[in-house]
Amino acid sequence: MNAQPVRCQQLRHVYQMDGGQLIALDTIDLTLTPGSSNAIIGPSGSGKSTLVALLAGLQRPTSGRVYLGEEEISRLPETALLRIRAEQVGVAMQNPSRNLLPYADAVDNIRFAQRGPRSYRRQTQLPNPEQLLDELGLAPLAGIPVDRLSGGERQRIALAVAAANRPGVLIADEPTSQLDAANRDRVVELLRHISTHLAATVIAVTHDPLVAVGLDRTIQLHEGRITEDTAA
Ligand SMILES: Nc1ncnc2c1ncn2[C@@H]1O[C@H](COP(=O)(O)OP(=O)(O)OP(=O)(O)O)[C@@H](O)[C@H]1O
Repeated sequence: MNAQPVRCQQLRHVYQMDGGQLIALDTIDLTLTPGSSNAIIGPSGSGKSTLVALLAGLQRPTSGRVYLGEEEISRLPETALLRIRAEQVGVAMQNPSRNLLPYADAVDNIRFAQRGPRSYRRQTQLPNPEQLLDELGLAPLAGIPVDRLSGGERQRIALAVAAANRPGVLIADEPTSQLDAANRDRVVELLRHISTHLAATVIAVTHDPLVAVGLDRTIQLHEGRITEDTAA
């Protein structure tokens, strides 16, 4: 899969609640370059998770458009969206343990991620798990059950698993939140490596400015709007 540009236009997301409405995102216009690494940064509640969920097609916007490559995913019917998500979007959730089978090693975790939904037969060739780990500099961790790895190692394996289907877009939610400085730097290096060597457009949600400075571009959110957008 080649890197996909990710675009959104006039994106707005409103949560309906008992007491009324909450505008989580308002008028977001963004184009992410294919194969770039991007940080979404901002205080708690500023809309980071909502934005990446919309960009990944995990949630539908209240209004506005989201494109992966040429496809407007915000309009697709559920089955077509499921296929796009499975083939083109890799997601690493905040806690690496939530992304991994604990007793299996990295190779089996990647194989499991490659099984995908049963509802369709995939058209594209999937990478060999050992080769993928090797490409990402993770070969030494390949055969170790993930519950025996350190937190930093587990996070890097979780990112490799998110890359199992060679997605055009890889999303990482707070990939360094539980790590020390040395492990944070290794994760940032891996995110950059995934964007350049695996040709994925990487989007990392983070609270950590030191993660952001290691990536190509930083998009800062505040109260649902973009307040700063800087290239490294
Ligand atoms: N399912 C939901 N229902 C109602 N409100 C929600 C829902 N999810 C998020 N919100 C609200 O929308 C706003 C944006 O939330 P979001 O999780 O996108 O922010 P965030 O920047 O990712 O925050 P954090 O850093 O704390 O994870 C917040 O005010 C939050 O309380």
